[in-house]
Amino acid sequence: MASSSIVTGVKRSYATMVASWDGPPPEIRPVSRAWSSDGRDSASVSASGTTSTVSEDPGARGKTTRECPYSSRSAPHSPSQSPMHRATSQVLSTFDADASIFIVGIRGAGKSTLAIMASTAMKRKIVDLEGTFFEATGMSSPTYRKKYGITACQRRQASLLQDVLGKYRRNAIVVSSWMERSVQSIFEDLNKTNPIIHVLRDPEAIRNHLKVNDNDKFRELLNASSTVFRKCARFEFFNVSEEHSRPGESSDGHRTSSPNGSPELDRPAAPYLTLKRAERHFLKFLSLILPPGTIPFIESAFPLACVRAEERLFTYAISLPLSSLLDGKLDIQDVETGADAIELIVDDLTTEYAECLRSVSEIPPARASEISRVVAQVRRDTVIPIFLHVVFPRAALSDELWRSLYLSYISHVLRLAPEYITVDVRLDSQVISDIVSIKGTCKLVGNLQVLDPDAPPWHATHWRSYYQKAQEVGCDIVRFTRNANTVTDNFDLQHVRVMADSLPGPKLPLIVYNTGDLGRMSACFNQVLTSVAPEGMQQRYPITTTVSTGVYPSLTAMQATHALYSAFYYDPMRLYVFGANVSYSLSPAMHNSALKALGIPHHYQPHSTSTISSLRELVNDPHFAGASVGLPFKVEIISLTHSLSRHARAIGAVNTLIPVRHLNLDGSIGDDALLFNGRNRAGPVKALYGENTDWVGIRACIRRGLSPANAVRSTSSGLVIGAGGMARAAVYAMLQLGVKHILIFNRTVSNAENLVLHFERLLSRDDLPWLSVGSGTRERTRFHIIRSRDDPWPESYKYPTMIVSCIPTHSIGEHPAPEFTVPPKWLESPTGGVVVELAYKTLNSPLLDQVRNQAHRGWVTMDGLDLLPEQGFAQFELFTGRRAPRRLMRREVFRSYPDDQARSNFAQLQPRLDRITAQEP
Ligand SMILES: O=C1C[C@@](O)(C(=O)O)C[C@@H](O)[C@@H]1O
Repeated sequence: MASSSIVTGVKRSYATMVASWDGPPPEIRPVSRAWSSDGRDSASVSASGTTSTVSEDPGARGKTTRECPYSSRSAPHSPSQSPMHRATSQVLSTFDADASIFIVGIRGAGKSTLAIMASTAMKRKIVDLEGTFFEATGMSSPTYRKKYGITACQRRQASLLQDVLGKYRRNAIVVSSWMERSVQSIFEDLNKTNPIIHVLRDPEAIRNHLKVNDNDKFRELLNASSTVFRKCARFEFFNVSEEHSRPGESSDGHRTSSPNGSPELDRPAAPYLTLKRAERHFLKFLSLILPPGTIPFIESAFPLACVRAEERLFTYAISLPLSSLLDGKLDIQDVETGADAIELIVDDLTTEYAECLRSVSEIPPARASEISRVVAQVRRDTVIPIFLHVVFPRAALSDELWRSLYLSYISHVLRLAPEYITVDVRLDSQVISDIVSIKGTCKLVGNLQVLDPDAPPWHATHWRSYYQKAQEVGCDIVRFTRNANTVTDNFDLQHVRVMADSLPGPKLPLIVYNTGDLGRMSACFNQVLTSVAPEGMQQRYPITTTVSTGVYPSLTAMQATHALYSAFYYDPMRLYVFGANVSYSLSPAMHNSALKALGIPHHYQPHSTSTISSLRELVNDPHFAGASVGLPFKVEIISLTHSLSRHARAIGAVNTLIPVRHLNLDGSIGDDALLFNGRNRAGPVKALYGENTDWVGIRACIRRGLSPANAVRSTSSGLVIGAGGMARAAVYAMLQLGVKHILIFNRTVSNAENLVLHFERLLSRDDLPWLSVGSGTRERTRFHIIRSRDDPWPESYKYPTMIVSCIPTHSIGEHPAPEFTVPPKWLESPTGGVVVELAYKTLNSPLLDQVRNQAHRGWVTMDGLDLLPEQGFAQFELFTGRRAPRRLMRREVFRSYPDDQARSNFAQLQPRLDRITAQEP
């Protein structure tokens, strides 16, 4: 690799650098003046929690142009190690799966609630340090401090913490609000082996908890505590406060029943749902910092999510400047259509905000907290990966202080466990390697964005050198962008692709395109994680840096997708819902609206038929892109498939057919990535692949309706009504939730027996460990068939907290609607539960009516309008290789649902839609 041509402290103008584009890449080393020589932050905290603040080195940056709200609380400039060096000297890149998790932070941040969530999910003991202190001394630590003095109190705390560490370094969740120095140094050491998470919360919630009235004092306290806890903790989790509901409103401020609300369409909001969102957010965070598989239930069931965005073709990152999200008003689910990642552009160092930073050398604590909040709000609302891009300030090419500020931002955002993060490849190799060593599962994108009109041409060897450098230092992905000066720049970048292909060493996914309006052509054909503007929302970008400067994208995902079809890269295709009577199906409306929103010109239509043989004529069409399979063909259709997913095989039923156009050399069907990357192109179909997404939808509905009181335990029971293909999917969904006691009720008992036999056989095999969550535990899965409604409830089973009814609710041909309700004793669970009825032709079925009347006892209903989109998301992703626009598909199902007079009921259904805030992982 080329050696450094810029040494620390030597100023070199950008113009002189670009004049030598064909030389070796300049390397830039950081010099941090943020920490003192002992590696400590010099903002110190007194026992009362106030900071002794620091002064700025006025000579370092010249004049301060305006007052910055943060400057008086920043750290002084004192030459020392780089932030990265300091961070890496503390930690390992991974932890043992059983390492105890330490949750630290100011009182009132919600640590104990988060600890309960983690302990329930991970089956771990909670150890509260303050509780331990009380047990040992008979008083709280503040009382002890008053009585025996600060030093004695600190000594006692440190020795208690050492005792706790002696016992609970593994398999526990430890909670602490202690900020004292003696404790800090123990935590700093602990960072090497255990995840320590600093929990923050919005200031108002903390102020209410602490009851502090003095504004300045409170701000000082917050900044001081963040500074201390950031020193102790490697990670940071912002615990987003959920808004409190007023009577008549759901947690998100919507009315809980519509003006003319009919109970069967609307349903009251369950108060615990907001807590569940917080729980999912925290568990998701934990899953990103712990070894894979440590958090049960968080692994995605969506086939697309199993293939990372950089391994698929034509993936997009919706770019949002952090500044546009600070007000917390943007609903991410409104802008995520077409996105495979959310790129948060931290542009502090390049906008007018940078003025504020002239007087500091590291990220101001309050700004760091704001960034943590924004990232948390995005993560709470979407499951799409977060891609954090700190814009590299041009000044950092020649100014050490800007570099250390940039690195301080990088160091902070790494704490938030983003899925992707960029780092400028012009930095010193050692610095980038240091980042690599602490990034954990985060993918590091070696970034080089050149906006200057004199940027090196794509054939310059410069790009090659930086690509090689990214390979050598351990980046996972490379991103090169430069403004287009002419249209031909769009073609010239092929040089970079050819160069990257020809080099030895790891083949890094390459993001390369021209920016600015003239560069849109190459952006359309960039294959991986192209940055795109949110649809109709370019006005969110700061006006001063207009669209064509290239900092922000000037292309939307929909425009890029249109381009692929207009240029004949992809072909318009045909999709179907295939069943005995699918004329009433809402799937066409749901899928077509999603296709349109993404700019995909495919068409999805119903195909009612009495026999599966008519499928052949659909498959013989070179434009066949797949089919949803409805009743009654879900089992029979397997005979026409060539390969099944592991889920479809275990369930023994298929509801999704995918054409395979490319086989492996040995005639077998390729892996997921190959399947996805073969979408959207016409041609002869060589094989059919069968998947089952019904179970994904059923699992989502159960999870959504299940209160924390009914969280699945080893004694929880689930009841399935029916024994057909859908009932099998329901049993499978329960197994995937960890339910160990499953009861079946079906009119024809022999069919129930066959179903049980099928699953018992599968569970007895030891080569299918994924079949049941927690299958490694001693608890064996038990099945029970209820032969008659009049039978007493079996003694060794608890009353069910989840019931899934898979029988039709309307007449089919000669057969009248079954008018099914459950015997009241089946609803005896003291904590209520959730009933999912899969049909959606009628929403006022006798069973749903019966259960709605039990709402006061904790019973929640879910119906086919909940299920259809949940099973459709995975289907859409399999058909198109693109992420399903979830909210839009749900809305279309509600919008298209006809009432008895075939009119839309959307106004009445809207509140139900608004209340669905969480996304399945
Ligand atoms: O069972 C159903 C319903 C459905 O067939 C429909 O008619 O919309 C679509 C299928 O994907 C799903 O499994």
